[in-house]
Amino acid sequence: MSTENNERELEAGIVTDLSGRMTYGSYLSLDQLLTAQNPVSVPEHHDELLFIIQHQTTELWLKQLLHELSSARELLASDDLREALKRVARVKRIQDVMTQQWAILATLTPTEYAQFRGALGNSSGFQSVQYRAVEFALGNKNEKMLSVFSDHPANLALLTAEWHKPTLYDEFLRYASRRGLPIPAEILDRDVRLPYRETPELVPAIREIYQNHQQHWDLYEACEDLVDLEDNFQFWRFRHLKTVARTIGMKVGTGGSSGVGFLQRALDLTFFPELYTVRTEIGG
Ligand code: HEM
Ligand SMILES: N[C@@H](CC(=O)c1ccccc1NC=O)C(=O)O
Repeated sequence: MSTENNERELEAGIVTDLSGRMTYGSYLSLDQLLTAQNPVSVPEHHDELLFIIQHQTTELWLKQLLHELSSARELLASDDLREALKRVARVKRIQDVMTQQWAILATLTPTEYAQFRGALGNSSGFQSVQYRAVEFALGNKNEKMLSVFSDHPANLALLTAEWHKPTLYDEFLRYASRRGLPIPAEILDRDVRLPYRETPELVPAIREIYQNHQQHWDLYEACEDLVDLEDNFQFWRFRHLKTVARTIGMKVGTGGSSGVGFLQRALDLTFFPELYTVRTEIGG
């Protein structure tokens, strides 16, 4: 039922004198957050704010992903699979939003982007330390990536620390071993600074989980959650690649790469190879 003057009365209990109190803005540090968008195009291009906010919102979600993935690894290390999978469930929802938001940047046409791309210099998402830390946490370790951050000690320290940590898959397979699954020693003792490489000797243990899933239901569920997580990561990479193709075509990237071709090769990478290999064998 609409009101006569189409105005909502403020209830008597609503706090309006907030002097000296924590407010929405102070709790969320909005003064810092909402003044952190600094376009470099001159004159400022209308679409550069979108370009900045698209990246900054992605970086905030990447921060949350790292928070959840770190917790999931610690929970697995302490044999708490259920709570670890709750963290992974949240990671999957965040990934969905990160991938869906590419639709917003798809409103940036190549003509519009070309009008401010030149102002970006050599800056590139390739220099996203949080994205790289998430890739490391999931298993795509690459020592050569550390050099990208040599001019930023805090970022170098963050990524170097992540480089030395067991990945989510390392912690899951160590947990599965403690549950009695035949996880090869070469995996349990691997140098976690190296990219995770497919180990055929692991497939029988994964096949055991899938073929006797009633006996290993929670591990079976965990494997499917990890496959969801990897699929989602690839969906994000693919939407990024399609956005690149529609905005710069086959141009060389500002970060110096060949562009689309370089990004395409990331789609050939896998975090949890044996979870996919086993599918070829299931059902004979
Ligand atoms: C107009 C939109 C975009 C274009 C044209 C674009 C283009 C590129 C290109 C060409 C690369 C390869 C490195 C280089 O030479 O620069 C790259 C890498 C990357 N970009 Fe973007 N990008 C766009 C939007 C975004 C957004 C919104 C994000 C969100 C954070 C992002 C994150 C990344 C990341 C993480 C990499 C490294 C990927 C990898 O190592 O495989 N990009 N981008
Ligand atoms: N590499 C992009 C430039 C770009 O998209 C970008 C520039 C600054 C900050 C983040 C970016 N996003 C991905 O690389 C390009 O070649 O156009």
